[in-house]
Amino acid sequence: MSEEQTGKGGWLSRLKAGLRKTSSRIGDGLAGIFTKRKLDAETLEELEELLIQADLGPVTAAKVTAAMGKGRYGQDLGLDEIKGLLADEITKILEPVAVPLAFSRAESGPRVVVMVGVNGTGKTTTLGKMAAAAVADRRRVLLAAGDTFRAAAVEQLEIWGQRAGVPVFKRETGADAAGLAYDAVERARREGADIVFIDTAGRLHNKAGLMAELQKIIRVIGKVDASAPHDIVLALDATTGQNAINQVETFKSMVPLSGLVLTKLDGTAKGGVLVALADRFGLPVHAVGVGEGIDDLKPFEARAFARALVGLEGPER
Ligand SMILES: Nc1nc2c(ncn2[C@@H]2O[C@H](COP(=O)(O)OP(=O)(O)OP(=O)(O)O)[C@@H](O)[C@H]2O)c(=O)[nH]1
Repeated sequence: MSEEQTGKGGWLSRLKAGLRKTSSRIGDGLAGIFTKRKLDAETLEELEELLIQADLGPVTAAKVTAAMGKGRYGQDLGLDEIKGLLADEITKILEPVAVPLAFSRAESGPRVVVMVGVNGTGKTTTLGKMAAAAVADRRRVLLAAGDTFRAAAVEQLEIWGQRAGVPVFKRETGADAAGLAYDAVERARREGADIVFIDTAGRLHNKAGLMAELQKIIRVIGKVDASAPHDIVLALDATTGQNAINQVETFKSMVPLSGLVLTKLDGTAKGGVLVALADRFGLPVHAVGVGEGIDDLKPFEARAFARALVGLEGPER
């Protein structure tokens, strides 16, 4: 991998730093379980407990442990070999959901991406980063300030629009979010944009109100383009751990989610929850946030993530 990725400030080193709390817990735990002990029912039970504590959740921990024990009972395996097997089993769960977000035009016109998520999870920041990535991919991009509830959110998206060199479609605070979404998609079609990213409010304390607003946004967008929105992406803060599962359940109950972005993996991330999310929901993980900068959004790489999670160096086997 390049210096940019593996160097001190590189995103992979920031990802590993963010996962260090989890990877050292797993690494130390594995050493405690498997030093001078074979792979057997007892050590596998202790491994399952360790994985639950690392935010994988009971169902996924049991699945990974069972797979590791298959055909290896009684074997004397070195610590790095155990870590490698664990990383392989986690990679198998993560690989199917490692799906980058497409920036290309849809058949019907501009790709319409609606970003949802609780306030503070990094929705607006992630939209700014995605807009910059789409520009770098030589796409014509429009951002829409759909969080009309908070003036600060509109201003923040405008700042990100300037950073990414992308126009921001906005209305006065309090304007109808669905009307804004309709007008934004109309403008994207008129101007021949390839993709339009629509930010939304994240006030979960008023779940009924938020649900009604999000469902109206989706319905109204469908009036402009029956196949839109093409993506409904949930931003999840990786430091919230198991709570991310509840957030996926909540937003899935409100709207047809099509993918996830996990933010703040450079923070004290509880990265094990990503394995639980992949195993439980199978929703594509489009990207991971590894910092506050405009380039700090990276495609999700299953093996690199799995090896960082268990404390193995580099993405190679
Ligand atoms: N370290 C780090 N900080 C992040 C990341 N993504 C977002 N942030 C920070 O998290 C905070 C919240 O980000 P926002 O984009 O405002 O979150 P939001 O979901 O839009 O919140 P509202 O605007 O209140 O809806 C900001 O300080 C961001 O800089 C990340 O990947 N890593």
